[in-house]
Amino acid sequence: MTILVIGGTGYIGSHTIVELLNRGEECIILDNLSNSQMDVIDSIQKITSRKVFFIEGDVMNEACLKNIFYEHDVDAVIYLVDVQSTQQSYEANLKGAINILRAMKKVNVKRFIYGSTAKVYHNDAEMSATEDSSLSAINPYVRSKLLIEDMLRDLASEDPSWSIIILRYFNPIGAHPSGLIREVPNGIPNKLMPNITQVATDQSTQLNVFGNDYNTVDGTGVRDYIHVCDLAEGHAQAISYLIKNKGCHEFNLGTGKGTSVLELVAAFEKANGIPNYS
Ligand SMILES: O=c1ccn([C@@H]2O[C@H](COP(=O)(O)OP(=O)(O)O[C@H]3O[C@H](CO)[C@@H](O)[C@H](O)[C@H]3O)[C@@H](O)[C@H]2O)c(=O)[nH]1
Repeated sequence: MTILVIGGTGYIGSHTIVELLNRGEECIILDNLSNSQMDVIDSIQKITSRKVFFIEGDVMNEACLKNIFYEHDVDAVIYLVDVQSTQQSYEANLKGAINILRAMKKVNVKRFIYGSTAKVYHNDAEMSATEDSSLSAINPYVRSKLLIEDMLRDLASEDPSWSIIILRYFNPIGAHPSGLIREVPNGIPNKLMPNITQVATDQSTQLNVFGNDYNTVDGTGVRDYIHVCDLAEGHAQAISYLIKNKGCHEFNLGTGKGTSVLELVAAFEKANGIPNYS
């Protein structure tokens, strides 16, 4: 299959492309490099010994999309563009999703995988959420994701020829074993794992632990961390599922196991042979 991965040079995208290429799929990446670097392409090709087509461009660029669909026989689209800044999420996320779906309709490509988030579950219930748990938005970013999910469900029920999968990510961490691709946040990281690695590599002097009185094993926040390579495998399996199933389907990508901030720090120290911080 030929799969267009929009947002493919990012953290989740790059690991997903490696998995897809290793399985023999053809991949085209469209990315505007707003939160990733072009050298990811070389690394992907080194890891897989396969060629990947890269187009630097924005999903809002009609001509660019038209060109891709004209030049390549695209079988499915994986959409990973994700603007998390709350202020801009509505406009960027919704416009981007609408634009790619419109472009796909025009060329009759109707297989779509959407990278959503487990944050769409009620905050307190996130850790035990199943795909049928109730949904709600804690902030405009999550609301933008939920609105796109709703749009996809509507699309599939209006036109049964669509095959759509919504993947709800828990917290991806880790890197490809080659070390050639990994999470490289632009600017100062806000997520826990990049902050830990910055302290470990002396790029930052201390790790701030946010909160110590949550109702958890040690009072610090608990999340379901999933290895990014497992998450990537989830996308490849979603592609297989898309071929056999029409309609819109949601899947959680997590492990079902919670880890607190302090437990994650301790696991990092143990894995890297770092003496205990305390
Ligand atoms: O320097 C840090 C960073 C995080 N945390 C804690 O670590 C846990 C995990 O935080 P984080 O890695 O930011 O994940 P989430 O809070 O689950 O946030 C996820 O979901 C957010 C909303 O979708 C996105 O904005 C983030 O990028 C994404 O990681 C939480 O308890 C945080 O309070 C710290 O203690 N110190």
